[in-house]
Amino acid sequence: MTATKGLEGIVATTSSISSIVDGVLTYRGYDIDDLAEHASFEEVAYLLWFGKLPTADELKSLRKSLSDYAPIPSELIAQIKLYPKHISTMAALRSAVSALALYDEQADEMTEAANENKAVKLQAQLPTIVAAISRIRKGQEPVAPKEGASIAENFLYMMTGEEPSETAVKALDQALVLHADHELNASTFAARVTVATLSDIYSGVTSAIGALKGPLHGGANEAVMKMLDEIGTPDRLEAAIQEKLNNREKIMGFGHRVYKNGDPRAKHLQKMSKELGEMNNDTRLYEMSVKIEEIVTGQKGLKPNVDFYSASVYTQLKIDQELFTPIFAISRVSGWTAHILEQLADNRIIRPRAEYTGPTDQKYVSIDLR
Ligand SMILES: CC(=O)SCCNC(=O)CCNC(=O)[C@H](O)C(C)(C)COP(=O)(O)OP(=O)(O)OC[C@H]1O[C@@H](n2cnc3c(N)ncnc32)[C@H](O)[C@@H]1OP(=O)(O)O
Ligand SMILES: O=C([O-])CC(=O)C(=O)O
Repeated sequence: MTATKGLEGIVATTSSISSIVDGVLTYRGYDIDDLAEHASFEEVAYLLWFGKLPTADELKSLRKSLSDYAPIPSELIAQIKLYPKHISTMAALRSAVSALALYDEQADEMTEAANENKAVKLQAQLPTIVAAISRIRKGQEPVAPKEGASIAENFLYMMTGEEPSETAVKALDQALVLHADHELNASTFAARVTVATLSDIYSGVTSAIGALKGPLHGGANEAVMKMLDEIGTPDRLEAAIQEKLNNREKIMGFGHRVYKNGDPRAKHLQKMSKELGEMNNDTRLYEMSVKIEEIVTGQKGLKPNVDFYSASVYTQLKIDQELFTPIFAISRVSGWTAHILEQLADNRIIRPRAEYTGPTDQKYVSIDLR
């Protein structure tokens, strides 16, 4: 038995949800470029769960279910108010999603229909939870979801209590489409491992949120913004990045386990970042990001991943840094739950082996002789 560090290159399951072949990402066979251009996030969620694009009636019915399920239990809001203020929003989200299961009588029901229903519920309720966490941390009351609004519109509305602009809704919707699924990434793998024990879907999503939180995965988008803030002004950029590279520090938002020649989602986020900057008459963040890309790609050959330009996109949409990774979760929960449904449809417990590297032939020594 020989272990492969980080399971690089190991094919651990079959899946018909998304694929990455020669740098091209597809959801259920549809190129991400095509979906980013034309599909709404709700259509994409339907596609991931049910394997086909919805008809107009199917989409209408999904939108209604998402809207009906969007309110969260008042007991959960009361709990969130008790969370300490110093914890990260991802820690709060992880706890809140785990607690959400306590208020769902269907939580442990393992039929396919019950799990599909819970997938829709989780998708509907994650945005409400994230917006509530954000407002409560600022000492504000949560805003109830707006009936009939899309996930993107509703999230922006619940975050501020104000009607978002059409531009902001469109940009966030496209970002959600781009983040929805990504084959066997770390958080999706965590979700599949959890439910493969026949544990429930809430446990699977809670595991996934825990995995997404780390800065090597979804947490990188927040780390990118921290780096841009630390650098502050374009005149300091070159020296600051060079220093990081000289110190062999990782530049957040660059590199990827699977893409070695560039992430196909980054160009969409880069374009969005540029357009939002031009619209706001302030392209500073976009220009700084482009300059960082020039330096890092030039010197290390590393390309930006999905997290890099999303940082400047979200900031230009006036979204707080601490919500960047939770927004990733709002999108990726569609993929996580699609993978959970796929795992459960043909389940086998996931239990690989470890190559033992510790001492052998040890003899027990009584405590007084150690
Ligand atoms: C949604 C997502 O999860 S996308 C990824 C988000 N994460 C980040 O942006 C964090 C920064 N990036 C990274 O840490 C890595 O590139 C990962 C975690 C994405 C991929 O990790 P791995 O596949 O294990 O790549 P690995 O760490 O082996 O990198 C190969 C080499 O490139 C270097 N490298 C990789 N990423 C970076 C980076 N962002 N900055 C500087 N150097 C890097 C490594 O140090 C390593 O160099 P070495 O061979 O001299 O030791
Ligand atoms: O696939 C990965 O390793 C990371 C990820 O989730 C993504 O890029 O969207």
